[in-house]
Amino acid sequence: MSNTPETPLLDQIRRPADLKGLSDAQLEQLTRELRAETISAVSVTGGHLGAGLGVVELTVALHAVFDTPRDKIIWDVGHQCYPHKILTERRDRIRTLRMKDGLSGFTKRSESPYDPFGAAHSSTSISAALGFAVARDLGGDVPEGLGDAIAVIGDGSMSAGMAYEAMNNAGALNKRMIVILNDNEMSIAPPVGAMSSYLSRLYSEAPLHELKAAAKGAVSLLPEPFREGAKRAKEMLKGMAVGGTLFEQLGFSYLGPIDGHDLDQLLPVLRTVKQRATGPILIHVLTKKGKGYGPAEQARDKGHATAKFNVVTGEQKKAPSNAPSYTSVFGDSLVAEAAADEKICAVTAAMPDGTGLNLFAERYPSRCFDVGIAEQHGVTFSAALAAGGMKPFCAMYSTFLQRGYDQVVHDVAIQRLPVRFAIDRAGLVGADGATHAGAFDVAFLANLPGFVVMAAADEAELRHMVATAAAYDDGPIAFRYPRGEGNGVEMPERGTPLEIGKGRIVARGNKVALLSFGTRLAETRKAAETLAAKGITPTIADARFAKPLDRDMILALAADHEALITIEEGAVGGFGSHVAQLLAEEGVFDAGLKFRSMVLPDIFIDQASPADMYETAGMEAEQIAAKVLDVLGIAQIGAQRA
Ligand SMILES: Cc1ncc(C[n+]2csc(CCOP(=O)(O)OP(=O)(O)O)c2C)c(N)n1
Ligand SMILES: CC(=O)[C@@H](O)[C@H](O)COP(=O)(O)O
Ligand SMILES: [Mg+2]
Repeated sequence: MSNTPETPLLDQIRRPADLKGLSDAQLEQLTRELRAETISAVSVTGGHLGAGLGVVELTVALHAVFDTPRDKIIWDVGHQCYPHKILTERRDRIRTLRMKDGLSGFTKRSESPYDPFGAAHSSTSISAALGFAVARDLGGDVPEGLGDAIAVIGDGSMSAGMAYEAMNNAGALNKRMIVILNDNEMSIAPPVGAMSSYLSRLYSEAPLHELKAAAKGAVSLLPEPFREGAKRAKEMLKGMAVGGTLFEQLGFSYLGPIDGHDLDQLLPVLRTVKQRATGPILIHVLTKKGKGYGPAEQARDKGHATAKFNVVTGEQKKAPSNAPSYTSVFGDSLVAEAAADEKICAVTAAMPDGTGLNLFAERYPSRCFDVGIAEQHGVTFSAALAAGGMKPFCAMYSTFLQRGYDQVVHDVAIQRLPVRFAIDRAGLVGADGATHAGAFDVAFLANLPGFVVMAAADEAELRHMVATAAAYDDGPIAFRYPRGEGNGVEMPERGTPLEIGKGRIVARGNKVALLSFGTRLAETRKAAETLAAKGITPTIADARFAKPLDRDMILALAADHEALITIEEGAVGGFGSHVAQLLAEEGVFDAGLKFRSMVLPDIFIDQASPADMYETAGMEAEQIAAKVLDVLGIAQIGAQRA
């Protein structure tokens, strides 16, 4: 393969097989080009930058040594996979990352055979790799074949129970499989927990004299590529010198730590492992999140996620904001409530900034708990905090709360413990796509006996709901709100607790009642403006509660109108289903009410802007208006999908 300045190596690489002819020096050059291409691509798309930059060398080394797609590389979370996508037949579309009809920002089976297992939620990769290894050994059959199974998991993702469940199983099954622990000493925020400290100790606190001795004595025992000198041997032997690692106790061979930016270490280790591994093996690789791009390396989050940016200056191109984000309103409101009540405490699962709890942590550090990526534990921990007389706010994204569902049922709901669930990123979130959509929480919470479930229609309502939750001590209570900015409404200084189970009439009209649950209220109002031009004046109501329902208000709306339409940013089974149940039980349908329920459709909607995604869902203002015309039997010209 030629290598001139005019023809960069990367331009000659379409698929991983093209790496096979490259020398180690050429692979080194390729890492530089791949890093530059990753930075350039993310500068025009925005997205997860730091994690990918940290695994550029690892990506090249893995693809140079292993034979994908036969060998399965499973990137945990998948937010670090952009360099992998560039090397696996997707470079021509890399500048469509996270856009409508573009490449996903995560690994996705339907996108490429080089993505053998999709992800976006963390800590699934070791389970997946073990599954592939067992399928291989049982004679499983897939078009690409089944070779080695390699999980690449970050130190942050190593805080989740699933990773240990998988290692526990893998150690016992003793199948050949490879786990690469990509340790950059970062999660989204600085990593937390005893496991993180343990990993640091594996390479920072090992007594040097012992290491030297171990290295000296055992060099000859090392596999060929490791005999290059005592320094490298020392690196390999630290695990042994400190008396065996946790991973070894679990049945894995432990190799490392090695410098994950040094191909001279990565390539021989991977080649040897490929040649000789028999059972499960863990390679501990040290990397730097954001590596090779100054603005990312220097950023507090190491460039974890970024808007589009200027490559030269690193300046991000953020749209000006017109209103506070829901997240910050939650954070500020909780701080205000906590000032008045020292029992209030807060729990986040590795998302202090994303949930706004960073504000709370700054003010009340002893009452704020980042439990790491451990939603299940976070929920049960909150349950016991409540049982112990505290007032815990368990702040999680809707999509990640899914992981703690049994704990919500078993530890919180059945025991009727007053855990306050602050559910951020409710509804469709945009560029993160289907994996991060907050589509199901209303359905999976409102069916639980004794749960109170609220949705904020705007940021002022959110403030009131935080106050409501703080004041409510009779059992579990949840409130949901979306990603992004509020509507710019006037904000009350402090929240006022709402009456449990009471909605509000926003505008009185006739014929049709639009009953909104959550922030679709703004679109509903817009729809009403469109309808006004056609002589239709709907009644608009904000339900506030999916549970308990405001029975009186809903039955009155049903009695006073020809049609009732519910609107919510959630899947079927949620608010609208509960309203339908009430109406059916009360015999309202027998009296001829026309009822429709606008919910997210029964599909997973791929990434796009939130507005685009809601258009796909049929829930934008024009589509709400069209639904009204349809239910009233009024003909429409150029009817919208609804
Ligand atoms: C179950 C779950 N909880 C939370 C998240 C949000 N999240 C995405 S990446 C990340 C940090 C992961 O850290 P690490 O595995 O060390 O990878 P790094 O970004 O450092 O490369 C978190 C908390 C998630 N994707 N899945
Ligand atoms: C990869 C991951 O799960 C997070 O980084 C997520 O993308 C954060 O989403 P927000 O941008 O909504 O905080
Ligand atoms: Mg990390």
